[in-house]
Amino acid sequence: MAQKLTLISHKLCPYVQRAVIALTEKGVPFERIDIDLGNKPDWFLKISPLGKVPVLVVASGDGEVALFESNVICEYIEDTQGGAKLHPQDPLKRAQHRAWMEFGSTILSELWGLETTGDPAIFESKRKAVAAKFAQVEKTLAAGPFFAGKDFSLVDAVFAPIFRYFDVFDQLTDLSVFADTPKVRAWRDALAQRPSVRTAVGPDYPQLLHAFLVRHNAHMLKLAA
Ligand SMILES: N[C@@H](CCC(=O)N[C@@H](CS)C(=O)NCC(=O)O)C(=O)O
Repeated sequence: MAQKLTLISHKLCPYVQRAVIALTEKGVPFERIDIDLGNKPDWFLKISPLGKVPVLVVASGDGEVALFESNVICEYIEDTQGGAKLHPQDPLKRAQHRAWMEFGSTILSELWGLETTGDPAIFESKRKAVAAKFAQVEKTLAAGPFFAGKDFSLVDAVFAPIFRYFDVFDQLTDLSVFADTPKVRAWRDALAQRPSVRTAVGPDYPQLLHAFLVRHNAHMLKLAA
């Protein structure tokens, strides 16, 4: 049955971007609607249990279903859409990939407190926590260019926006979270070239992220607004 997919989005959200990458990798048509997270519309609050993006609205002859949680959305896209396979066939490898997708989200959760703190001690402890997580990733990486070798997967879709975020943030602060992880840096650089990643993150991302951080009083920024 024909389906229409609508992704409720915010331009800067790395969780949204992973879903955009999965859809783009598979060549799936979808509509992307950006909302203002500072002034969430009522229709959005009705369909998003946590009031968070992304939400994927799946419309078919049976009506509309709103899916939330970015990794669940990515899995649904993989399960239902054609195009490139974004998970390994082998169940054990697939389970490992899912674990690393979750790990990606734990890296993002370190952003709480890091983005806006004016306290150098908090900044440093969060910075160290992020660097330690990338050091864990470093240990799992093999030949590249992608997480599992030559095939792009959902782990790549999850990490590409994370790298982009920390890379831009790194240019604005003294973050240095990739200093001791050469394999992670090579992976990050390969992902940055990927057309789906460029589409999902957008060329104006550094400016938008900078403006966002300034608006949210990110005290540790090196550059003025
Ligand atoms: N676990 C969620 C996290 C999504 C999330 O934190 N989204 C942020 C934007 S990047 C959001 O919508 N924040 C709005 C709010 O919390 O009010 C997922 O993976 O989808």
